[in-house]
Amino acid sequence: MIDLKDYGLIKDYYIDDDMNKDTVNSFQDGLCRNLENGMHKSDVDRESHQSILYGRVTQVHREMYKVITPNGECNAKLKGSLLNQVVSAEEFPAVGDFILLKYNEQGESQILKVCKRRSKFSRPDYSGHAAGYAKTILEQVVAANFDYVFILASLNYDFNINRILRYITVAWESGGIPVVILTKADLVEDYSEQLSRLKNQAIGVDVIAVSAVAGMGLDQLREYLIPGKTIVFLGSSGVGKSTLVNALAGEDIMKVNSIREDDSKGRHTTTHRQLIRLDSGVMIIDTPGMRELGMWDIKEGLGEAFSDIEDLFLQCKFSDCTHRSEPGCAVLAAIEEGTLEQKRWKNYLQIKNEAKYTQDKAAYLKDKKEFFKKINKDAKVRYKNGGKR
Ligand SMILES: Nc1nc2c(ncn2[C@@H]2O[C@H](COP(=O)(O)OP(=O)(O)OP(=O)(O)O)[C@@H](O)[C@H]2O)c(=O)[nH]1
Ligand SMILES: [Zn+2]
Repeated sequence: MIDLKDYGLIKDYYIDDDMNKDTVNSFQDGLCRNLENGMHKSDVDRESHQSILYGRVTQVHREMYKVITPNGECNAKLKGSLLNQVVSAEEFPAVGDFILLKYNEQGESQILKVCKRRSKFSRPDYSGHAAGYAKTILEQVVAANFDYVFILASLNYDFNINRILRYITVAWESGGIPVVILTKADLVEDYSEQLSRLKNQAIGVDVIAVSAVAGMGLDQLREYLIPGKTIVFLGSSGVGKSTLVNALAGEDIMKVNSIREDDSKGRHTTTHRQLIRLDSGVMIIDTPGMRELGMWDIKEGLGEAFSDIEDLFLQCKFSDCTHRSEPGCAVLAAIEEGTLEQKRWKNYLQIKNEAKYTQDKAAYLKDKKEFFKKINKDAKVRYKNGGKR
């Protein structure tokens, strides 16, 4: 049996301001009793095969949520009447959300209620935005109810204090506690200056240098690795998020993307948002949405960091040069001459690719919104017909 407490569902989480307190208390009592006695599948009401449980969202898919409950993990959908009430994307369940669920042993469970969030990362979703409809800019929550925000930045490449400070601001606003983790310490001989410069500016925030590969500094993270606590990982692609998660887990639970040699295709990172529970009881949220929060910084700084490359583009013979094989391409010429390092060019392409992924994501979200609009309509029809279609 999975103890719900392991998933951070301690009593405090159950109280939700706009829920009837008596209902909450009776749910709570029932649930706590069940937890104490050890709730098993056999406790589920035999006739309806359904019971009301609390759960936590571990994955968000296009139309389905993965939820952890005292009865184990299950698939769930939003209850029709809840869909009816949902007025903004913000109210859709997000990874890390605590929810009230009608558990169905034999099939799909239904999400009845999303509990109030203690902390959250969201970003504006402009997918429904059109001129004159400013109100349609939706807030999309990408992670909820986390305790710590691990901000990862690598020591060996593109160390940028201002970017880290911006991350810290975003983290404080989210309701989580930021911790800055400088990665790949094994690749830098002396990082004491970077460390002290950052510490002077990141006031009140722990700054820790680590190497997940060499196992350096990981013990300094121990005070944050508390069973029942949830940590969100933030940082640009390639800084070593997955590698650190694996090191903390003591096993390879995340795919590590080695820098791709072939630049022609985008990398396929998972599109599933997820919450993982380590054996230690620490929970980690790693979602593509979170990566995008990092993205948005990369995009901003891309021209700045690679201005030499973007200057070259202006010198290409064709204005629509793809810099692959065209005659008169200034990029290819610079690589040939050795004034532009091949590695640096690949790096640029890789980061550019991720920026593209963000744009694709907007299309994906638009689809999703239309999808919900459709079921919303269906739900309304059903409501009018007394539950029938
Ligand atoms: N030398 C060294 N290399 C590291 C360290 N941590 C990660 N790397 C390497 O950096 C590369 C990227 O690591 P990942 O863990 O995939 O980075 P990520 O932040 O998860 O990247 P995305 O999945 O793209 O967001 C891999 O080649 C890792 O082996 C470290 O501490 N030292
Ligand atoms: Zn070119």
